[in-house]
Amino acid sequence: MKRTITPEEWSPVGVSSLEQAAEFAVRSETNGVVVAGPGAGKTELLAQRADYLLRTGICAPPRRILAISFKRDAARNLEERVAERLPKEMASRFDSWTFDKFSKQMLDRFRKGLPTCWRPVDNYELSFWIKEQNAGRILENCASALGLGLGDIAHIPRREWYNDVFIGAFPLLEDIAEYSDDLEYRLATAFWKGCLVRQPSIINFQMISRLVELQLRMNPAIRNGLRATYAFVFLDEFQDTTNLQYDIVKTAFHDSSTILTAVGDPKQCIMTWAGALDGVMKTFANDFSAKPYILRRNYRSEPELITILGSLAKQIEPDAIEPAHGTGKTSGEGQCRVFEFADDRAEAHAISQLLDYSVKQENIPPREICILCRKLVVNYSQELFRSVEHRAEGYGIRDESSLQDLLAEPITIILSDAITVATGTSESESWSRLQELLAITTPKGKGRRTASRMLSLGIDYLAASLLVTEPEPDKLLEVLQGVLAVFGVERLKQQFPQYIQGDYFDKLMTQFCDNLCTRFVSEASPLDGWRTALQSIIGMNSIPMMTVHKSKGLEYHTVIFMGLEDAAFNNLKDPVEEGNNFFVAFSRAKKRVVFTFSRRRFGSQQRQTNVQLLYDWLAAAGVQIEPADQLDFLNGIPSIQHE
Ligand SMILES: Nc1ncnc2c1ncn2[C@@H]1O[C@H](COP(=O)(O)OP(=O)(O)OP(=O)(O)O)[C@@H](O)[C@H]1O
Repeated sequence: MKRTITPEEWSPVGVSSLEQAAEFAVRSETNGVVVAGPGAGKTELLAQRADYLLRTGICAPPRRILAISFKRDAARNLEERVAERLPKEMASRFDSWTFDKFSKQMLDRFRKGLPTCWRPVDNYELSFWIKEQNAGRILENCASALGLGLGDIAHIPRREWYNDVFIGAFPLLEDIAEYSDDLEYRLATAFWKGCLVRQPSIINFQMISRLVELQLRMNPAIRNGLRATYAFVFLDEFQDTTNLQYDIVKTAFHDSSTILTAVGDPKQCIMTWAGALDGVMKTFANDFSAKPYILRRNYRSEPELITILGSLAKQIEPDAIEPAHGTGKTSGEGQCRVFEFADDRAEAHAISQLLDYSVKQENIPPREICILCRKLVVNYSQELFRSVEHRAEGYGIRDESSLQDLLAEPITIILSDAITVATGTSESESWSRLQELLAITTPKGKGRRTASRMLSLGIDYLAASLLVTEPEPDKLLEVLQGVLAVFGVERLKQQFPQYIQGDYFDKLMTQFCDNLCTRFVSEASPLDGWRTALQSIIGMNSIPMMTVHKSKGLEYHTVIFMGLEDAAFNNLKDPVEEGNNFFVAFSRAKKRVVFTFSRRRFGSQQRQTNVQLLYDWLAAAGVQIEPADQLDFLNGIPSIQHE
């Protein structure tokens, strides 16, 4: 057992210092709410706080820390930051989950704590059809179940009904029969009942949140168990918390000794001293008497980019808090450029030139570059893919939207590690992850050495089988199941409780095999073919391309934002929402941001009328649009070598 240290002995790990407000938040022993702009080190603050609490023993065994994020990437990122720094026995008391995973796990473990009228059957299915967009169909189905005609429900606004009545505005009553006789509530309860009594029941994550809140409210034993387990709770990206999720947090931890730390960006992304605590962050601060901490440093971006961020913020909100570089540095290598092209072909050609230059001349790893677009990637990628194919050697561009979730799954990581080791590449990291997994899945009483020998045999079996396996999903699945048997599928599921219920685990396995087989290319040997396919899935040499929404929480050396034009931003009637998107895109960059405008795209003329506001903001920050066809494009962009 590692010795704990005193709070006075503790200092930030892996970074030289924290800004004062961050240091206070890290060491605080009361509820807190940290607000900060992009790149301020919010995630880093949580990693430091975990380090502080575990290393000093303020969070003493067997108690744990629960960190809840919105996206799997963010949860994994935080988990990795903690695992890298702390000894294993301390890091293992840090649970970094998404809200969905936390809720689903609670429901699955304590399903019987729900009254029978609200209890889904054991093998319930997750429905992706039950969602706001289908509110009209849902409402019509409910009406027909109650023997009503379309005329009876014509006056009910569909989406409002879904959000305010069916899902949103109220925690569930303990007895489903107690709902008022009001038509909208009758329809909502009819739908709940219909979903729950089906064999199997069908529910979505929003319904799960509601059920978990009820489960916690009705069962003091479950609530107290949760409070006893978790001495500290971290809530990341708290500004995005929905009222459903907030209700769970409140029921679970209000008036308890568990200490909560919420961190977030104010909703509108522009912080003002007066308005930093807004919306759900303000509610949390009031309900939990949480002390506010406001951070104003930016550790991510070069000073030139921070200056532009500050200027953009002031354009939108004159009271905005001006960000400062984390180290006080006032100049660096930051660049922001906006280029106008005649059409998307010229744009694609120029971007492919820049990518080639960045990877080959500036030595920027492909994964340090990101191509963003406001909406559907596929609309922007085709011309670019064609252009890049001609010059890319050793790298490619990859649409991340489809794979991001699959790649964050533990089972994908295990299978990828096994294939990596079996095909003989970058063995050490993958091998040690597999060994660690083996250590936790090996039943007590079975020798470590025997288990390790079994793993080696399993990998040998995999290597031999891959040599003769055709790229057909069923065959690959069989081979991979063979290697998973070393860990024991049931023991793996116990380790990753999201796989216990339903057929989610099997679906992921199939998805992984399908993807790998699609990417298998006949190479010199089948092993090379599988290795290339895996690298293509993991995207080791790929430049990621994604929507701004997906990029939240991520950072890159260079960000290229395609299509700063009306077709992408049709929502500027809501400038706060779109200004927010623009900010997120801009603030992902450490050193370089390039925006593009193409006069023709999707076969039609593109305009800057609705987006003029964004161009005005950039112009006020000193960034002017440049006509790329009149420039020697690449020579106009100063080199930034990757260190
Ligand atoms: N105190 C610090 N000293 C040095 N570097 C830091 C510090 N805090 C954070 N960083 C670095 O700054 C970058 C941004 O940090 P982090 O991702 O935690 O910010 P964030 O506020 O969560 O960002 P965002 O909300 O914009 O995604 C990371 O590369 C991180 O390693």
